[in-house]
Amino acid sequence: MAPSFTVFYGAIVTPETLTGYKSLPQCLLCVGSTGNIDWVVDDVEPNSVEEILKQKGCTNFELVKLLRGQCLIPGFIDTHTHAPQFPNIGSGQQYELLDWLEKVTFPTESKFSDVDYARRVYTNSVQTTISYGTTTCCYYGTIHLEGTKVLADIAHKAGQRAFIGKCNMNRNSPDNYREPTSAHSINATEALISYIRALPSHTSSAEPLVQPILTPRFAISCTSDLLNNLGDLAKKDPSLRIQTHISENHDEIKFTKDLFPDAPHYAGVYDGFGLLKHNTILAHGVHLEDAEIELISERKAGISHCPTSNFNLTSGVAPIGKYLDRGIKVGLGTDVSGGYSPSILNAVQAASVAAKVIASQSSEEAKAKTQFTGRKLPVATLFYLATLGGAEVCNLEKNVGSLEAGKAFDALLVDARPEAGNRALWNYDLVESLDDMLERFLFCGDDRNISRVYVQGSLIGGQEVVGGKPQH
Ligand SMILES: Nc1nc2[nH]cnc2c(=O)[nH]1
Ligand SMILES: [Zn+2]
Repeated sequence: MAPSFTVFYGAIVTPETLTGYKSLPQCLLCVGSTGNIDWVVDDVEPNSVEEILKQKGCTNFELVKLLRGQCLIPGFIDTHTHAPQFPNIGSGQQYELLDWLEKVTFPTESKFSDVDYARRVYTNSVQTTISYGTTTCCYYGTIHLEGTKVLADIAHKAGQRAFIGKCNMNRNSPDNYREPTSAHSINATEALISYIRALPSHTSSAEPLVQPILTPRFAISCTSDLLNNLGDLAKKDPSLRIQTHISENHDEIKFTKDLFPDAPHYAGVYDGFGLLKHNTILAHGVHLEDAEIELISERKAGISHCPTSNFNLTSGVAPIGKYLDRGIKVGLGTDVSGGYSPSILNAVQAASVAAKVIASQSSEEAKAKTQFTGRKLPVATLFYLATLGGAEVCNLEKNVGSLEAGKAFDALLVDARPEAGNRALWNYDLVESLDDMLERFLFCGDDRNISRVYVQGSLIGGQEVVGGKPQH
């Protein structure tokens, strides 16, 4: 008989607040057949494991014992990436945003009218994000309905938790990569929503693993009529999340203001169409004005911080500390291929550097008055942004983002041992604490250190799966 429970015994590190996480070296964590975490017991000596399992009435189970140098953490949440841009990773870095879109990105995305091409690329995109430990991913597709359905199918089949959006764009892009009318764009969006919602639900997850998301590319790509219709869709179905870009680059901001002269600012454009809400994910927010920050905070929208992209496209450095001090939800995004890495670990490292750049330019006097503004981001905060912060941005924090009883088991089995093959972490044996291990994994780890990737209790990837390397 197949086991009804999977019980993990070993080290667990899980975020609690923006400034603190729990590191539990000897923990028992039980995942039930629904894929949710049934219970967690901390501080369990090896000779008490059997007794606790008996007390819990756990008889038919598989026991996974973690080794020294291994730990469980929640899966990473990528709050912003572009699945069709994976073929461009690492190219076109000489451009800034608007030229990069015109010369590199739109020509590549226009190829996704070919469904076979879409299938080849998207299979790789999804497998790549999973191998880097992304258990929840907010994907942009292209303008093409059929190709975007394929992206949803692939994420669904892979078992990843994902939001899939078909780009809405009916102006300011080439003729062969623009939707002819706003009616056409809305009809295709509605068709995608119906298609995704009809995918078979294969878990007892509180929400389906794969969900549609409204995706106006950015204000520049959409006429007022299209934004208005998207606002109506969002109003009709308040559960629909929305993803878009905001305030990434100075030329983009100026163009947006020229196109929408009556809006008070960039955020005001989205707000005016009912698209700035508690379930809106705003990528970038590098150059937001104070009035926009207040409005975003009031509307409870979230920011996807994409520092690798912001450095790579010379967009600037987003003042994330300021947003955190205003109580705005913040998660991390890879923004492939504005960002050249599909790894949230890389986003963590770039977020740390971005905050250090800001800190190096802030006076001690200014820093003394704030918790985050103008300061470096501690490891606990970086860990939070990569996990629970991302869950908040996706409005999924009740289900995922930390390893607690009642939540889905979306988790990574991290292997920081030399056997994982990452020489940057080779000397783990010299390091004493789980805190050191977390910090070194966040800064020096990569996909070789991600041994298993679980979503809703199912093993969907990681080195043990793709590399065939059993590591314990
Ligand atoms: N980084 C980035 N910014 C955008 N703004 C509008 N489209 C895009 C895109 O594809 N990538
Ligand atoms: Zn983007």
